[in-house]
Amino acid sequence: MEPTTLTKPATLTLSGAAGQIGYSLLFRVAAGEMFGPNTPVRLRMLEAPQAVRAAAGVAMELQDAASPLVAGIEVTADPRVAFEGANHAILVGARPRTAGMERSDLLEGNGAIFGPQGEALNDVAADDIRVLVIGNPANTNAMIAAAHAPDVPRDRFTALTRLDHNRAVAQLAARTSVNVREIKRVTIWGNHSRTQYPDIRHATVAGRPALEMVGTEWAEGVFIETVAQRGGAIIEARGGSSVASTATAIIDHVRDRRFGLSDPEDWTSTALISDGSYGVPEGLVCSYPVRPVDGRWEIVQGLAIDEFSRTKIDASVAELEEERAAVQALGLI
Ligand SMILES: NC(=O)c1ccc[n+]([C@@H]2O[C@H](COP(=O)([O-])OP(=O)(O)OC[C@H]3O[C@@H](n4cnc5c(N)ncnc54)[C@H](O)[C@@H]3O)[C@@H](O)[C@H]2O)c1
Ligand SMILES: O=C(O)C[C@H](O)C(=O)O
Repeated sequence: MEPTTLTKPATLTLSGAAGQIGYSLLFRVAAGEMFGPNTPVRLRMLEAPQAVRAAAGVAMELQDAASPLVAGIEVTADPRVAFEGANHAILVGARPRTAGMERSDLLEGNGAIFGPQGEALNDVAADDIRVLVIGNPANTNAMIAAAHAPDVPRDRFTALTRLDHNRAVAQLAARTSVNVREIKRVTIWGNHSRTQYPDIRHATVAGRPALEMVGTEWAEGVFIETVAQRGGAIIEARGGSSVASTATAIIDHVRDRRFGLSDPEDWTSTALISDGSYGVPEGLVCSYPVRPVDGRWEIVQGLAIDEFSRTKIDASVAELEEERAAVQALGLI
């Protein structure tokens, strides 16, 4: 066998590294699932001060996994240390919503996390930094981080809607009794929230138009509700939010951006900073149909948007605008 040639190590900073998603994600990154078998990774584990000890415990376990691809593990509560020279920032740690909490308190709590993290990214991350926000409200947290990182190109900021995308693909595959690989061109539009619009108007199932196969009643009713409320259904069923499927979606997002889609005619979904495409106001972090092009996400242009889709997209965008107005009013952006 040819000896393996390793590439330059990637530096990945994960915030919320002692949390549940972190625990599920880190070992898969260490095993090469995100960057492939030839790219070593330096893991920077960023945590809140009170969870640094727990993160150090996870770091001990990572060491014990003895992965040949791990080129270093560091634990810190200081974003400036964590993001120094980082190529990838995966921002999971966020202020959770607790019972009786006002929306402004939630946004303020998240502003206190994502504002300083954005500043640190701006000042110390590598020139090719890519930021993926998972911590909720993910779209608006990404907007806050981006607002505090004016020197980082706008297209480097994304918020995860790949989990919603994967959920939509799986629901359509189950409904039509095909393998998920037969499902193409599903889109998640808007916010990673219950207002999102999972859209199969352009989707195909084994090459046939999906809408013809499943009918508009299901596509506009049960399908949208099931996908948009899946996060809540999982919280109810397992007593905690999605963890392993979120880690899978994070890996899918980063891997596809780096290595391309398995079918280049297909697309996927991610939330990114709107350039005004499809009538979404500029600057909102909105989920779109996207393809990876030269290591960046490009919005798929030119799709016909019918009246039903327009109404659904506009409703989710209205929620994003409300969130933007709220963080503006709080002086967070
Ligand atoms: N976008 C999505 O598709 C999606 C899916 C699932 C979960 N989520 C969100 O992901 C977030 C985390 O989920 P989890 O299950 O891992 O939660 P968790 O509570 O198990 O872990 C969160 C971790 O973040 C840490 N943290 C808090 N403030 C921090 C800060 N300032 N810097 C660094 N770390 C900090 C906490 O100490 C904790 O260890 C939640 O906001 C959840 O709603 C998003
Ligand atoms: O953490 C949540 O509130 C739900 C999560 O965003 C999900 O989509 O599963």
